[in-house]
Amino acid sequence: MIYTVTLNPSIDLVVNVPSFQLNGLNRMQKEQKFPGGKGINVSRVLSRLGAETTALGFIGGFTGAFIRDTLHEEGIGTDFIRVDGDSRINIKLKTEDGETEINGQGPSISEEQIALLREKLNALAEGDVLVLAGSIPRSLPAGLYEDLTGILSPRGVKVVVDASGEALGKVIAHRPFLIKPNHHELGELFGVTLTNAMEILPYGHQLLEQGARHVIVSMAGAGALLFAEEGTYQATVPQGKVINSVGAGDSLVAGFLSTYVRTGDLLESFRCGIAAGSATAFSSDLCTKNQVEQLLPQVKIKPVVHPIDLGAI
Ligand SMILES: Nc1ncnc2c1ncn2[C@@H]1O[C@H](COP(=O)(O)OP(=O)(O)OP(=O)(O)O)[C@@H](O)[C@H]1O
Ligand SMILES: O=P(O)(O)OC[C@@]1(O)O[C@H](CO)[C@@H](O)[C@@H]1O
Repeated sequence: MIYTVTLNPSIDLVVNVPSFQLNGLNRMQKEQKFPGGKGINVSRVLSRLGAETTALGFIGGFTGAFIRDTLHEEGIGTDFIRVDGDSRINIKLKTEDGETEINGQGPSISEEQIALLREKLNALAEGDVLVLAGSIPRSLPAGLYEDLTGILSPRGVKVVVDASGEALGKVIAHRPFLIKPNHHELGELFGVTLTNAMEILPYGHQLLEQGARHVIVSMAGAGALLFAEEGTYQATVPQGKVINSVGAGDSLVAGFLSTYVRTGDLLESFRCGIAAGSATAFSSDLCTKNQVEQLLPQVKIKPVVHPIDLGAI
């Protein structure tokens, strides 16, 4: 079973205001609500791709009820812990100039509620996959992902972490199965600015040396790199019109895992991850299975044995 944890779920309110006027009255041309938060997005895509998943985390209020009910309507199992406040609403503003995000803080979570989550996760065993994705809210200990990875990874649980900054940096020594920083997040980890695949190479290798078992560094429309014990690989991404890239990174994680749990084939998993990320970027909600299958042939993967193998991206 693939479990996802979203500490701070959201309703993602995606609004289209083509010519946005700062300080003026703007009317939405289109508005859509989706259950959001990184782990929840991973669960939604896993389910669409036919993988079994259960979504965990903290939800509260009418917004939490919307998140839970929508997941149930999609046939996704949940085991959320109820909290007192309302789950947050995150605004995703689409204008003619691009995409702007305004994320809420979310409700506070008590020590008892954290203990309940730990208790649920304590039941995971070898063969399970645990996805820890998204920011850690201020009311929770900053080292929570590190703690959980340190406990569950040695038990044979494949722990996947999609986070940034300290939350990501501290898990690496605990042998996470997969981490997926984008090139900005990778640069932030090492205090450098990374702009191309050549510059990314040494840092990807360092993450493997520090303990990560698989690292995918995504660069939005400019391709992605996979670092693993088996080797380093570069993928091209399909070309298309970006409609809503929210959740593209989460879809990459879900696409990778859905193939990996079925086949154990690393490169096919990487290919499916990239196709799923792009299929999401090219649609208003997260990707569907059909969209992913259509993009799969466009993803080209090649080994990188020497930096000279890297294509221009
Ligand atoms: N402009 C694009 N064109 C094609 N594919 C894209 C584009 N942007 C994102 N993708 C797809 O989504 C994947 C993840 O994108 P990205 O590198 O932006 O991750 P991320 O920063 O974690 O995403 P997000 O935070 O938006 O979920 C890419 O590897 C690619 O497959
Ligand atoms: O505030 P966080 O936890 O860092 O990110 C939350 C979020 O922006 O990430 C998802 C997309 O990846 C959205 O569904 C959600 O609104």
